[in-house]
Amino acid sequence: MTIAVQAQQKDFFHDVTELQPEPVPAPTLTVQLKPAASRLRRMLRETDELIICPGVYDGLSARVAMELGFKAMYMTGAGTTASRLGMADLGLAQLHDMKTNAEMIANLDPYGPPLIADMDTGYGGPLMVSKSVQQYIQANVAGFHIEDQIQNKRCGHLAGKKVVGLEEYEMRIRAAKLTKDRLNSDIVLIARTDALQQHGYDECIKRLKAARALGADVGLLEGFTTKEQARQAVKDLAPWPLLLNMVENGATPLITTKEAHEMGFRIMIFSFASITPAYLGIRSAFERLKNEGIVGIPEGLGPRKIFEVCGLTDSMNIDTASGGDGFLEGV
Ligand SMILES: C[C@](O)(C(=O)O)[C@H](CC(=O)O)C(=O)O
Repeated sequence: MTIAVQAQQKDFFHDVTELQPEPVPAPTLTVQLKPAASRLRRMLRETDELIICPGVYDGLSARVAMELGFKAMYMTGAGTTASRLGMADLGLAQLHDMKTNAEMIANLDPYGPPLIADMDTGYGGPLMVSKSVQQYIQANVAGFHIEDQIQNKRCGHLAGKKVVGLEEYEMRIRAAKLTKDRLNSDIVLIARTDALQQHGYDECIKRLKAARALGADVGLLEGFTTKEQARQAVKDLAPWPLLLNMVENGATPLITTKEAHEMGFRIMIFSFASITPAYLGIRSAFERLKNEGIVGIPEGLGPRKIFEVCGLTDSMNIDTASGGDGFLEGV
């Protein structure tokens, strides 16, 4: 018996039976796979909503975003560097750190909220950018941003940033675009510029227009210093979709999701939405442990609750449905 598999990849049907010399007899099993990248691309193309992405940095923070039903998530490089390396966002995380974290998060539920991930500078010249894009595609990442900071980069909301020249930036964007096209991937290419501090607003618009001309899907002007600038950038680049990075207490004044939507932004990331609350929560628990000899976790919040957030029921169901007897009596 032959089983024909129809896989819906990107927006088309690729019928692999076309490759067979003879018509394939029934039964036909149709597997519809809509990669996260295609779903994110569709949200951008077919709606005018603001795609709100809480910043996540590990499995648990991603699970919380999923528990609350966010439609997309953002993997922060700052948070990944802090949690995986215990270091500051100073260009210390490399492709392996970023890709490994993104792959785990993006596949907690491959059909869950698409993940946009930080790709910093692309981690080197055109070949490294190409390798990075290929690895993000293989990791089921739906979108990524790549920037024009020098390799010894730093967080976009710190002073003293330096950017590469326009030609080198264009080379990064070109390498990314060529790779996604060569791999026939819908991954959303977000061009970021950090040129505001060093060269001013007009240079940022020039760089983003150059990235757009090379086929970048979305623009990100990092570190707006006023709301007027943010509003103006949307107008200057319309109808190209723009992403807004809201780092509370960073360089940009506070902008709510409602305001960002009114301004016309299409994606909004909150890089520190989980790492700072995690720091506060962990610190206060540790302080209590140090001072009072007990952590003081609220009643009812046992290990099971955390495991449930992390897919306990799904795991038990898989085991039972497979004939396993490990969970017949629960846990
Ligand atoms: C968006 C960002 O790349 C991130 O890693 O989340 C950082 C956030 C930050 O460190 O403030 C950035 O803005 O550079």
